[in-house]
Amino acid sequence: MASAASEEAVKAAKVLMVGAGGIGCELLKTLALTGFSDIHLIDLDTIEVSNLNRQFLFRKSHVGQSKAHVARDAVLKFRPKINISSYHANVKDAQFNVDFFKQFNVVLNGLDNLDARRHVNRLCLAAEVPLVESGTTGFLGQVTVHVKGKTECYECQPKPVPKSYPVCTITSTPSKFVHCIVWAKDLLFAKLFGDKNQDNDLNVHSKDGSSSKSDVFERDVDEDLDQYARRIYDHVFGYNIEVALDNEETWKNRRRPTPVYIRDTLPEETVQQNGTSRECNNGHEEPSAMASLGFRNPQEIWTLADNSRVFLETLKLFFEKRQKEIGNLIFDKDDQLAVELVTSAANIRAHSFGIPLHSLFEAKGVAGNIVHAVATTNAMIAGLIVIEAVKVLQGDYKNYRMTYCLEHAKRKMLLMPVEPFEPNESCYVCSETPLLLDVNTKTTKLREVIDKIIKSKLGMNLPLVMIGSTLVFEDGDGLEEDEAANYALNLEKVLAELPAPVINGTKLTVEDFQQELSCSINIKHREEFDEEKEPDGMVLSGWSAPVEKQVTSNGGKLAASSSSAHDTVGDASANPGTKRKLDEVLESKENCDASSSAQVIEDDDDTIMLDEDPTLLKKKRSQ
Ligand SMILES: Nc1ncnc2c1ncn2[C@@H]1O[C@H](COP(=O)(O)OP(=O)(O)OP(=O)(O)O)[C@@H](O)[C@H]1O
Ligand SMILES: [Zn+2]
Repeated sequence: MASAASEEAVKAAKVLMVGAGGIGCELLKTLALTGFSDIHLIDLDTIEVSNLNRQFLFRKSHVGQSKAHVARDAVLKFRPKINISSYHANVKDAQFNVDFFKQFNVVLNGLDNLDARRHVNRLCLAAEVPLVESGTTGFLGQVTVHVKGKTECYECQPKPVPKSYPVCTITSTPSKFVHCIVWAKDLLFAKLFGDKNQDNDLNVHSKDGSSSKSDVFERDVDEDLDQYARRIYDHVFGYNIEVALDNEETWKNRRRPTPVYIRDTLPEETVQQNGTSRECNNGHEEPSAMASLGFRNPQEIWTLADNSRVFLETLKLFFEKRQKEIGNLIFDKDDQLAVELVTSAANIRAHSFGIPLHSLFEAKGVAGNIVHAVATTNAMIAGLIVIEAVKVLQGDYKNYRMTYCLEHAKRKMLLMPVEPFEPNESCYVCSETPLLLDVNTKTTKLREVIDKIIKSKLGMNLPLVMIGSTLVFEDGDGLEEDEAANYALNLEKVLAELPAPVINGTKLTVEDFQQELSCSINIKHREEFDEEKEPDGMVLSGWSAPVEKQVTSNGGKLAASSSSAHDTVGDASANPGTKRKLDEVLESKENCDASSSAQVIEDDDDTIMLDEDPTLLKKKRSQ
């Protein structure tokens, strides 16, 4: 039973909820039923059919409408007297500034990406509003409490490195289905339909005798589509495997792969057989090889021949129906034709390497790094958010808990509460620790520092850069024309040639006004960087950075993307006395002679894992 004091606190509270998805729907309902009567809700998205199985405030008729508005209306139906203000907007928009945040007693996150979580964390710190943060992945989940000065902030803990695969495993020696998926998605798909100028580690050898072309993926103007599809098939699944087999050393202790040629997999078939049935894709629906070939069940595992049919058909459909997009496509798990191509290509490759084949449903899960959401986990997490929110509203900081929802049959434990940690003194977000940047000041342009370090690593949106009292860069609208032109010039200058030269020992001040975040970066000039280990040609230290998502599409040079990085937290070393780590962090180095590694995007993996007996966890009581 709630005490009178907590009822009072709930009634008087003004709360901000960010995210109206799986957790958000549950949370809004639970808040309303708990007695909260002034709730503001932000979500940028619209409702999709795939949300309906668990985001129970939404119905089929709402598909395409704003999540925030529909969620509000649905809850007002059973709690008409409360006040819910909904915003169909990005929480990073300028309207949601520090003053906006200051009006709330607590902020509750039901987000699905690191970028937005970091942004909200900063605004909460600046506005001095407590944050209750959450995440779920399937049966796992957690709720954490972040109160400025009392507990760690969301960014105090480093994030774990996502699962990574050595490039050579992907390009030459796959041993698991996921390796074939990464190859099909990040290398083959990217090569066929992505940006042609991108670096790509796809190990294709161009001179197979049947073509004198320098880029085998180029389609001749007069090349028949079916011929082209078959040529690509033979090249990547046949000829290239033959070439790989020539390297005897590689196969000494490994099973040798089998080259696969279309003449063997589909000996009798001609172009027309695929062509005739394709007519059922009558232009009204999204092109789909499954539809045109009459395959209905995505959970069925196709034979090698069927995978080959799907592969040829998807290639043809891309060229016939989606020609305009070729050159700009990025794999998307919701793009049916892309998933069909990746599934079939991964399966044909898997066959070559003696790896079991998988259904499109399973392949899509692997390719999209999908862990199917569990409505019950979301509901439990939402309940825990409200419990912590009530404690926060009462200032009951001694009882704040970080609660982890674990599937741990042996310990017969589902929820594991842990006392919050103190703020990390070296966190650049909630403390004032300066950072250190190793960089070659004579060759690195200001643009690179801003893109790779300030925006990507430090997560600033609209940064300003000062060297001493000289402003060398500012972002955002409202700049005078000459200022903007001046900053644009500075961006292209190397650090040592800026109006206030950046050399060894210089201190940079970087600020983001929207996030009210400011930090100093001490510069250390360094000439040599390890291309593999330090691909940015710069090293930021002095704080343990959250993980970058890295994809294979840029090959050995690994591209970083900060847009929606991993959301897990963990690293035993970062916080003595505790062990927080994500299950299966890094794939072991596998027997590989190449030193570069490729990484797989792990989207929406929003949980933190504890791996110690909770009774052994050393308490670090926050002040
Ligand atoms: N920057 C942002 N501003 C506002 N809302 C955001 C932002 N980033 C993410 N969200 C919202 O957070 C919610 C997260 O919910 P959830 O994890 O259930 O995602 P989903 O997109 O609904 O589901 P799924 O990804 O599983 O299809 C989404 O509704 C999403 O629109
Ligand atoms: Zn911090």
